[in-house]
Amino acid sequence: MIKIEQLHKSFSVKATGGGMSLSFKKAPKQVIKAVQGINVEAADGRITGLLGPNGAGKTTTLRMLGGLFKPDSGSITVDGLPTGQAALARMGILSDAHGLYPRLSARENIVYYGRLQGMSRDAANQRAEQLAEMLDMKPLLERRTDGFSQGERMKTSLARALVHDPANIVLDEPTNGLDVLATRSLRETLRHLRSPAGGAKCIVFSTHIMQEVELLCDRVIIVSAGRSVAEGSVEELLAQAGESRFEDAFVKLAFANKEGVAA
Ligand SMILES: Nc1ncnc2c1ncn2[C@@H]1O[C@H](COP(=O)(O)OP(=O)(O)OP(=O)(O)O)[C@@H](O)[C@H]1O
Repeated sequence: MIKIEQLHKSFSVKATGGGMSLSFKKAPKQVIKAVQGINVEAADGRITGLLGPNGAGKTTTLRMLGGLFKPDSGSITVDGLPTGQAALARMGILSDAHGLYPRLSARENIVYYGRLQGMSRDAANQRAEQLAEMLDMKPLLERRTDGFSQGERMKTSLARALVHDPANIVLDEPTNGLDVLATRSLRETLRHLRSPAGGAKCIVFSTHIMQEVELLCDRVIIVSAGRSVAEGSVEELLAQAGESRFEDAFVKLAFANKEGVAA
């Protein structure tokens, strides 16, 4: 179970002030309010989707969940534990930068990560084989990941994230760059992991693809301009917006305060 309450995060970046300047004056700072009040409650045995347009704050939120950034304020707990080593050990995280070691085979990448999580070599190897079966990637196991296609990389990264059988699975835009077959196989995998037979995992993923949400999510949190602005099942969000198409409901709910959003 993952709980995020009133999360805030700003970045201070150098602004150019417009135009080219060769002066040595200190560049002015600009504050980017990336996350300004995001709440997420993701239950076990459920798939929860963070759906939002580009720049809404989804990745920043998931990075704070993964311990990469410290929030300015707000709280994050994973199975009741605050962010830290114990919480991290209860999560499998697939981030946008997959970061595989190119000189290692898929198996070595997976086993190495399992070892980092405290698994014995034998247990990690056994688990790598089990995951290769589940993710339909057995022929890839002994190949170096150098030269892997996007889909092959994603499968290896997902296996690596799942090696220690975490109760919570966090995926940032997992279908990015995947073809239709790889996307379908990922969906099937996530449905299995959500089911009692797959361990009733708590799954959180971010996306801007409406179809993914409609096909997979039990609960959707619409994120816009750094805030969670609406939440519920797809049916509940349709009813809330008074629309019959999910895309129309999303636009209405995500951009409620913006003028000039064309149909
Ligand atoms: N390290 C950073 N430094 C400065 N600004 C950042 C940083 N990371 C994110 N931002 C800014 O924070 C805002 C939210 O970015 P974020 O990547 O979280 O959005 P997102 O919802 O994941 O978008 P997308 O769907 O485009 O990936 C954006 O305006 C982005 O430019």
